[in-house]
Amino acid sequence: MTLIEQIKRGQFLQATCDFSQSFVAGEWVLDSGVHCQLLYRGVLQITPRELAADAKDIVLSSGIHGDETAPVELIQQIASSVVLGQIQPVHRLLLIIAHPEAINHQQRFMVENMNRLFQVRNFEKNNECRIANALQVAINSFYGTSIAIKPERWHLDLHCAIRPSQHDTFAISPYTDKQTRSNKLFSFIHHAKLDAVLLSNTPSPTFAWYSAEYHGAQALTVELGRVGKLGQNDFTVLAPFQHAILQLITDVALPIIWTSEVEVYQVSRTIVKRHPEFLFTFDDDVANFTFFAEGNEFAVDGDKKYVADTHGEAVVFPNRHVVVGQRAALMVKKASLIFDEQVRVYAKSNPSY
Ligand SMILES: O=C(O)CCC(=O)N[C@@H](CCC(=O)O)C(=O)O
Ligand SMILES: [Zn+2]
Repeated sequence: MTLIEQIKRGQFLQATCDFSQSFVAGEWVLDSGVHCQLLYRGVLQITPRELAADAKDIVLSSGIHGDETAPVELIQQIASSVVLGQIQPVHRLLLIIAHPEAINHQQRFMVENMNRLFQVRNFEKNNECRIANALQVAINSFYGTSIAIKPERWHLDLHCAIRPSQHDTFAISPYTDKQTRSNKLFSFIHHAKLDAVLLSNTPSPTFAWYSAEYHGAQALTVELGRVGKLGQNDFTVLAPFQHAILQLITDVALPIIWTSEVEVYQVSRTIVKRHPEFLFTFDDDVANFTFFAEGNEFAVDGDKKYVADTHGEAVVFPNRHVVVGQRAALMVKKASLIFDEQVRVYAKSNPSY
């Protein structure tokens, strides 16, 4: 069976990870008129037969990190429902399973972290660089060839956390001066019942940031539970997210709403590893969002000691194993949102943590 035949049978994930077959691009049309295009290994573009003038261009990506498998299974489910005609998307979709080699090896990456390769086009020294470049081209082409009159661009890049977390599910809104924090996007966070959202304060080299910065997309990195083995993920905690994605794709009208049930954090600073002798003062199993009171030491980088600043800070994604020059942690503080009636949401720092 060819890769395309496998995908037509609803096996997007299996086809993507099957390296016994060489990749051949191709396209086909479903009975409903939905146009499917396999652009690269793991990159499937879906175009409904008719598009409303306000149709969205939605990128749903997974597998940027090979051991974060729940998102990969989610994209497989969506791709299969679409190609088997079980759901009718009303927006253009770009469904991505990014790094099948790392998925097959059950590793975060093979040579380097792909989610740090989206700032510029990369010199193609390894497979992560080649894939990141191909994804940049796919994104540029997808957003650049919109048929709708004034398309709304969305990108949800799905991940899982390495550590335990005080919030099982949360989103990171990348920093850009484009208007990429719409009330519709934040309503989606509410409807998907994500536990928290982090507002970045500086540009980052991530996939979601790429779409936000270069295409003005409503973009989020979304953390969906913890890393785990394919087929062993517990989807009960992800059910509201799964449901919200289906509503997004099929355009179920949902109220624009924001509630304080979603905890809001503002990134206060990014801790970059500057020295090979970098350590945290806490164990590797300490949960994301663990709070450090003002003045408490949380990391040592060569001669430099890091202490929590005024009113304290919480730590997210601490990773002492990153290469020198990369992010070793995000420090965050609680904040709240001003939910603007028009388009944007604004962060408001809380006077204390
Ligand atoms: O749990 C961890 O340490 C990492 C989970 C993960 O891959 N997170 C993303 C977040 C990207 C962002 O900051 O928007 C990453 O580190 O690439
Ligand atoms: Zn990840």
